[in-house]
Amino acid sequence: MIPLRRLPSLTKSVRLYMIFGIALACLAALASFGLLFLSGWLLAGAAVAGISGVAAQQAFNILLPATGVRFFAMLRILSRYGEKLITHDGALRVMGQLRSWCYHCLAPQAPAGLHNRRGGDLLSRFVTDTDLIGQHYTSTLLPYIRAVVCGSLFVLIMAIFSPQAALCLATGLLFSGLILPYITGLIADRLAVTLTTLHSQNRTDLADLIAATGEYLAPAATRHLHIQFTEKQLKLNRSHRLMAATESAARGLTTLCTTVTSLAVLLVATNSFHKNYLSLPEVPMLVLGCLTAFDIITPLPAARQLLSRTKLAAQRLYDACMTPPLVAAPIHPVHPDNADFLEISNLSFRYPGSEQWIFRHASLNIQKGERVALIGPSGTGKSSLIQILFRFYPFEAGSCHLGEHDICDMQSETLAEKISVAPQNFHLFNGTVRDNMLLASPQATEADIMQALQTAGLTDWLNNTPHGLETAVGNEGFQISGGQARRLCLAQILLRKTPWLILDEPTEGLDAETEKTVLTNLIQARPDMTLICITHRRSVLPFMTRAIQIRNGQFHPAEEI
Ligand SMILES: Nc1ncnc2c1ncn2[C@@H]1O[C@H](COP(=O)(O)OP(=O)(O)OP(=O)(O)O)[C@@H](O)[C@H]1O
Repeated sequence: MIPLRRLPSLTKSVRLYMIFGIALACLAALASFGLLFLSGWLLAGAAVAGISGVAAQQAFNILLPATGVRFFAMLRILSRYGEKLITHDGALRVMGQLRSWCYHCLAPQAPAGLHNRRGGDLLSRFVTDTDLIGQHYTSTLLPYIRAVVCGSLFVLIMAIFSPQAALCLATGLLFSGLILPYITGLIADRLAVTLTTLHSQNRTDLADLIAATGEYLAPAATRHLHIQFTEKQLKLNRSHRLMAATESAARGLTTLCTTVTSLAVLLVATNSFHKNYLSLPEVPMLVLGCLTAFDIITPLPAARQLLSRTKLAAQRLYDACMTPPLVAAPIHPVHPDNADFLEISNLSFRYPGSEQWIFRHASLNIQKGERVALIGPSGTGKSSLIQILFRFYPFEAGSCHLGEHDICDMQSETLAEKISVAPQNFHLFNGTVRDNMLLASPQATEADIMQALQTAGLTDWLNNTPHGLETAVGNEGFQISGGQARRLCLAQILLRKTPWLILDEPTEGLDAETEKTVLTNLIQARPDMTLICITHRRSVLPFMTRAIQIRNGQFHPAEEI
């Protein structure tokens, strides 16, 4: 329950809005009650006057109650319209605020803190769970508050005419408004866990299945995943059916309770009429009022069911969002003007939860303008250095300075202004070449883009495509070749014009000639850059000023160059 209690503090700005929506919902319910209450009296009163002779007909004032009926009818329409408008808008605002809060909590965790979470699961929390919590006001709180406020008022109004009828109504409302939702809630609490877990699992599996289908999976493996997915879907359907059956049963029992209570009110009112405590038109008035009063109770079992799922959704969202980032942001961040050197001293690092040291008392100095190849067997920690430099993971000992300042005192945004990285596993968005370039540098001009693409050796290819910069690259660059995608990633970071570049296997997948062209272009276009090039390819080394090998967790000058 604790995470759901945080909701009001997260949605302060829409609180007044939601209170107004709830007030309108109460007003609509009261208008409905007033409409039927008065209509019952008016119809019965008119009928009695009609059969009681001319004098009674002339004495009967139809104008005032008819105006009242019209007033309540108009009020009901307007307040219902206002309620729907305000509460739905409010729910959307709550969802928006929640998603924005989620993003602000999750972003600092990326990428290291999110590695262990599957994409589909995160998406499920980010979309379905926030949707459910966003509906909390409209689908759970609103029906309950309306039931309490309007239910009490209905009973009080009834009590003015007949305390016994009010007692019948109060008993019926309490039974169907408290006991039935309580029972549905007990069942829903259990089913909600199964439903939410299965929903999330299915979404995650589906995301993985879609991402992995096609060229990666053998048909047999796809079939196996498909069978697993179908089985889980069937299980999910069973839980859904059970949930729907519980809600239908509760609705049916509410209707039964409405009928029984109305009959009881009819009996009590008739009895009061015989004893001259009530006039004849007041009998149908009370019965119709009783029938309308139950309108506010009917949504409660469903609201209680939803509450079970919302509580779980809030817990899941809270768990994902409140995980602290592996590296805390600096308290007093610095913004260095220069980044003339990189000084790594006595660095010791291992991944959280791992016993294996990636770096152990490692030291390295790189001066501005150098082009350094970082080499070493697979798994020695070359790519890990990027993770450390960008403060994705904390190191256990040593220091890392960029210019005069410790990188621990810099925000990742500041680091990104000085260093650009073309990672080994890069990402391209499903858009055009231009879209992807502009994502790297939104202010870039057409000339800048063309220059960066030319340096990356992509101009010939683009000139020969019918759409040039508007060529679609597909999801993850699926519609272009691996080498083109890698060079597009290189062009992206060239566009950012940072003084330091780190390229992780920049020429992987390129033929020897293209590799040479790209590296020559790069050095000509950016003679002043400081370059760290992680590579397994010897052909890259002649373009570097020195090579460093990572061995036994330390940096060693390499003889290869
Ligand atoms: N997120 C992680 N959590 C735990 N261990 C990791 C993580 N990432 C990498 N490792 C481990 O750290 C070691 C170094 O990995 P790294 O990717 O830095 O190697 P590399 O030298 O770049 O390899 P390659 O040349 O194959 O790209 C490997 O043993 C790897 O299993």
